[in-house]
Amino acid sequence: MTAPEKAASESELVNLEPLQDLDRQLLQLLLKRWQLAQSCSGTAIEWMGASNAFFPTILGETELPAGLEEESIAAWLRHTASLCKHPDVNSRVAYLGPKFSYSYLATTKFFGDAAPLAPVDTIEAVFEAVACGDCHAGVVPIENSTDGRIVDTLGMLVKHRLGICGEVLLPIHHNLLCLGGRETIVKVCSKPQALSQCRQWLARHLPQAELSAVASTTEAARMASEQPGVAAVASAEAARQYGLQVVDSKIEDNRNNVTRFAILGTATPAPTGRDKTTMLFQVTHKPGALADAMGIFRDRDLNLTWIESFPIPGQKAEYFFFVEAEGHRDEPKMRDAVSALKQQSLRLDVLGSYPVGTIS
Ligand SMILES: O=C(O)C(=O)C[C@]1(C(=O)O)C=C[C@@H](O)C=C1
Repeated sequence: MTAPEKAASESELVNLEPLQDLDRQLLQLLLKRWQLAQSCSGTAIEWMGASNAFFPTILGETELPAGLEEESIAAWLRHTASLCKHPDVNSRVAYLGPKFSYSYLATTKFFGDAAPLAPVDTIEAVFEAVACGDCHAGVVPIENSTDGRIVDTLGMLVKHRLGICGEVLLPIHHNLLCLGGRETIVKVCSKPQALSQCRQWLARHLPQAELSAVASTTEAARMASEQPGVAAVASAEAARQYGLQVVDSKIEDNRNNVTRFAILGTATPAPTGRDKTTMLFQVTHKPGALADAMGIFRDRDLNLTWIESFPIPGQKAEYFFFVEAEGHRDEPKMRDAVSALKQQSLRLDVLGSYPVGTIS
């Protein structure tokens, strides 16, 4: 090393000191946050739900310099929050795996990447893991902006009567992944919802390829990594995990493709001022019954954000209805609406009230 080079590297080291001081302060702040967390009650779902609802507020108060992405800062805040909760071995979160599925990405978006996770093979298995107490929470896709409802999830909500205590909105950008180039592809595997969200693109660019439905997008990536000629529609993270080439990116037909995931569990999040309530009900099969039920929300000025019908198994032309409305079940207007709906329903499950999810 020449003398000027040595001097330059020494002065760089001297300049590191203020940064190292800041790192020390950050560590002290982290320990302080961790200590506070140890003395607070509440479950991981309540914690992370309330923190996630608060992050956009503090991000909105702070002007970030160019080059510092809001999403990266939000991820850093989530990671800090997930580090600072009780290290409870029973507090695993079940999701549709393997790792790097969109459900995994949604799970870490809600719980941070320090949460203990339990990947399972099907949406039904997520419900079962929570219902039997093996996991304290589960994450399942509930609807997609291109394709609508996720039928497996709605069927399980009808069957299991598990609560919803949070939601995550995840923008979905699909990729075509395989070992070789596009010309080698004879078969494209993915979860049916993912294939459907790219159906126009696939028809245009790979009209000859066979489309094959598998349990999850990451399962498709795993298969593509073992068989030349087989491609997967999956996340960019799955491509890295399985050593696959991203042949084409952003192949979803709708550029605003967003999937909404529900957080399943028994937590009861407190009102935050920006909440919604999800309900499942069945009314008598007679003219005007559904209109009367909807009138309950109109009369109380409660804004509906989702309505979906689901055929009742074994009963011809009879339906369950899922409804979401802005507001928390502990607020007088919503409490009043729930009690009015109960009087008009053959079955009413209030699945939960929780903070409204945000895209960022
Ligand atoms: O297969 C995955 O990666 C999933 O997490 C499931 C799922 C879904 O069923 O909707 C989630 C998000 C996308 O919409 C596509 C697939």
